[in-house]
Amino acid sequence: MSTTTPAVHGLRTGGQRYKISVIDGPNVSNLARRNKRMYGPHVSAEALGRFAKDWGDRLGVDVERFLSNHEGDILEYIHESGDRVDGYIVNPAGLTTTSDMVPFALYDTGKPVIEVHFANIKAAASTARGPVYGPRESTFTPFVAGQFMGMREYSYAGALLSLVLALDDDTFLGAASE
Ligand SMILES: O=C1C[C@@](O)(C(=O)O)C[C@@H](O)[C@@H]1O
Repeated sequence: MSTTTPAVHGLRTGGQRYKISVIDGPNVSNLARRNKRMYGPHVSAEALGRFAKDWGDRLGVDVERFLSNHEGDILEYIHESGDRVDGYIVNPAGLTTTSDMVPFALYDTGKPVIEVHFANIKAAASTARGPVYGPRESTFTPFVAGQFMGMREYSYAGALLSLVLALDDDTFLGAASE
């Protein structure tokens, strides 16, 4: 996974150093041993965390990464961080189809949330970026501002860029309450 660091903050319309939380759910800790087609040949949980932080640096924001295999710990983290982070990027991973409490907790923070997946979770198993076990229905999607999927680790880079541009745009969050 490449971590070259030319700055990309020249793309932004603002200069605030936001705090962005990146949450990785169950089984992301085991990334290095998972399916290479879905997750890529060179990825590990640690490298993924570095990749997200590096993109944060390049965008001029702080990335706080929270990785856990336990739904309750993820819930506690969201409750604890809601007032001090500006937005969330979440890969629900093993909680994608089962969690009720985590999407609600994220929604209740009132902060923008982007859902990410390495695979395109809506695509057939026979397709290049579809999950090897077939399409999945996420319980998170109805609660989030947007979604990046199918782009392997680049889903995280796309989500970070998009979230930071949206935070710089003062019409973005207000648009929901019209
Ligand atoms: O653990 C994961 C990883 C995943 O969220 C992804 O990033 O592609 C897709 C989920 O269906 C799966 O359970």
